[in-house]
This record gives sequence, structure tokens and C-alpha cells, in this order.
Amino acid sequence: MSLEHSKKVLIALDYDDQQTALNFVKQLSPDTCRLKVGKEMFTYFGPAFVKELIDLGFDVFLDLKFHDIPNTVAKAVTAAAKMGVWMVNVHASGGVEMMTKAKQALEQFGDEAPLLIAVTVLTSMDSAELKRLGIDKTPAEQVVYLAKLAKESGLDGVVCSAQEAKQLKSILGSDFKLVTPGIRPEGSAAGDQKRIMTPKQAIDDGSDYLVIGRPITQADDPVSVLINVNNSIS
Ligand SMILES: O=c1ccn([C@@H]2O[C@H](COP(=O)(O)O)[C@@H](O)[C@H]2O)c(=O)[nH]1
Repeated sequence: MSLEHSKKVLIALDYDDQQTALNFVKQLSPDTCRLKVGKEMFTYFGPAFVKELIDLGFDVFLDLKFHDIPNTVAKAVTAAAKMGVWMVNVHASGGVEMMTKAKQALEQFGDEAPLLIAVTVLTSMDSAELKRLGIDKTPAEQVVYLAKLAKESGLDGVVCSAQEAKQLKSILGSDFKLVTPGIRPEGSAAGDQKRIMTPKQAIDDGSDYLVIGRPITQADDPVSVLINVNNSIS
């Protein structure tokens, strides 16, 4: 299996206990996956936990989905870059000015700047949920709309579902990164995810990075699930 393929899996570390997370992480190799720290673990354990993962050699995606006024978001992504994370994100619905300022704030870090990506439509949302928000578009239409704004703002890519990957790659080009949660190996429970896809289909359709949480972290043998996913996309 090529290293490039095995590093496409971003494991969502959604635990409420730091030691449980670290016991799991210590069974992994930075050559076979990257790690995602989201709102739950960051709120409990903060930058010290993120730095511990980085010190263990892992690339960390800090998934805090910043959504605020441009000045605040620019300062927040700056703080993330100083932590040494590999990728950080904002909500595309924060607007073009916000995304542009965030990207500009990262220029000072040169080649060390984290990738900056924008969340489009959460993978837990379907057309009915968008309608309740007053958005009369399908998820795919809204994802394309917001992804174009993210690209115009100079961002490196977007978070979307793998169901939109083929269309986005054809519109926005192969360099624009697609980070796709809602990945479910055959037989895994969807849970609260609405727009799901298997790892292999997601890669075949153009996903650059697969975000996988519960199907790995809540499995009886998480490491073997990761190995199987990596084998399925190699
Ligand atoms: O649209 C989005 C954006 C982020 N997420 C995050 O990804 C993981 C998915 O975990 P699973 O257990 O595999 O469902 C989770 O941390 C979310 O916060 C997302 O699911 N969808």
C-alpha cells in the first residue's frame, strides 16, 4: 500500500476521556493515518492535547469550524497555526471577507502554514434540513455554491460529503482539496450522518481525505478497521 493512500484517512478523535484517546493513538502509526481533533476534545483538553498528538508525530486537523467576524476568525486560525496543526477550517457561510482574511492571516507562516479549508454543508444535513433553514437548494447545489466562494477566497479546499466529490472535482479542479466526513464502511451504522459513502467509493469519486470517527473509534478492534479501510483504498 502506498504511503500516500494510507495517509488519506483522518481519524476523528471524538472522546470525552484523554487517556482513552491516547491509549488508542499509541496503537497507531503516523504513517497510516492522520488525526482530527474537534470541538469535544478541544473543549475538554485544549491546545496541550493537540500538541501532544503533534509531538507523537501525527498530522492534526483542528476541526473547530470557525464562524465569526473576519478579524476574530483571522486571529483564531493564527492561533491554530502557532499550535502547529496541519489543517484548520472555517465555515464557508461566514462569507468571502471572512475566508479571505483568514487565508491572508496564514501567509505569515509561509510553507509552514496549515491548509485552510471551508465547511460547506454538514454531512448530517439533507434537503429537508436545508429547507428548514430557508435554503431552497439541494445539498449538492449549496455545496457547489459555497465551494466556489471558498475557492475564490483562496482557500485550499472544502469539507463536503463524498456524494458531491465527483461534481466538485470537475468544476473546481484536482488541486482543490476535498475532505469528506460521513464515510461509512459497508455495514457501519450511519448514526446522524445523512450523506454517506463507503471509503472506496469516496476515493474513486475524488475525495482527497476521508474523515472517519465512530466506525473506527467505537469498533471492537479499531486498528483492524483502519487497516481494512486502508487496504480497501490502496
Ligand atoms: O460536515 C461535517 C463536518 C465535520 N464532521 C465531523 O467529522 C466527524 C465524523 O465522525 P463520524 O463518527 O464518522 O460520524 C465528526 O467529528 C464530525 O464532527 C462531520 O461529520 N460532518
